[in-house]
Amino acid sequence: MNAVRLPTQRLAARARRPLWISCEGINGVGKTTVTRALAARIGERCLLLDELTDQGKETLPGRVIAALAAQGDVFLRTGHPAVETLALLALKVRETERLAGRADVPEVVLEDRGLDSVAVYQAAILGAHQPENDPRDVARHVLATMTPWRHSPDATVLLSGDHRQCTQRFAQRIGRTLTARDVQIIECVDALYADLAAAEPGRYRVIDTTGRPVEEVVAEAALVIEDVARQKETDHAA
Ligand SMILES: Nc1ncnc2c1ncn2[C@@H]1O[C@H](COP(=O)(O)OP(=O)(O)OP(=O)(O)O)[C@@H](O)[C@H]1O
Ligand SMILES: Cc1cn([C@H]2C[C@H](O)[C@@H](COP(=O)(O)O)O2)c(=O)[nH]c1=O
Repeated sequence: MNAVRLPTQRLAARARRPLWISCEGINGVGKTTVTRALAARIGERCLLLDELTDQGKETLPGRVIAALAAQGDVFLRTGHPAVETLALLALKVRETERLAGRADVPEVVLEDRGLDSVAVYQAAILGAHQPENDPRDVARHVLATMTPWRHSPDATVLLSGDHRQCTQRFAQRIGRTLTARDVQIIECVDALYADLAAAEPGRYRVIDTTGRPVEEVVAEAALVIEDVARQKETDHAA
């Protein structure tokens, strides 16, 4: 396993906040697999933030997610999308507040699904309730609303892939058949990610996973992190 080569000086000490990399993409594209492999490569300098849906049932996020998933929908939907969006955003703010309160600030934070996930999924879900609003505007609005509360990540690794294959893997993992409407949401999410990535090419790094083994995807993502870390050092020195 190749280590990720980061500058030798503590990144967090110099910048006062960790190098923050979020990993995004549609269901089943490989985010969890890739972020876990990257965290293992970076080692103890890295804190891996599990996605909200992977947090312990006894935690506050776990309890909120359980409530939002209680109706058995594959998405976090109970019929009140605006409230659900605000609840999910509040959990993401809580995550950063808790991190800021830690004595041992990590050098690198690797986030499996960040704010962009909330923006695109909730925009797609809200779109079904409010056809008069363009989901692209809603996604941008959600992100803009969060500006006073949370920094943008230093980089967002967007894993793209064949959505049929990803959806199949997702359906297999959860042991369910997705409805045509579920698939429509995933397609909408895919397009919304592409739209955000095009609007912010400096932050988004798109990695196409189609037909590529996990190791190759991880190696490319590791290069992105090295590049962003170097860039941060250069900016800091300037
Ligand atoms: N590049 C790849 N090629 C083949 N299979 C892959 C690849 N990446 C991940 N997988 C497999 O696809 C499945 C889904 O991967 P993973 O859980 O990492 O995706 P995810 O994006 O985190 O999904 P979700 O959004 O549902 O949490 C896993 O079984 C994983 O082993
Ligand atoms: C952030 C967020 C997520 N969702 C959906 C997207 C997925 O279907 C699940 C997350 O689980 P997975 O393990 O990543 O597949 O929740 C949502 O509906 N709304 C959101 O804001």
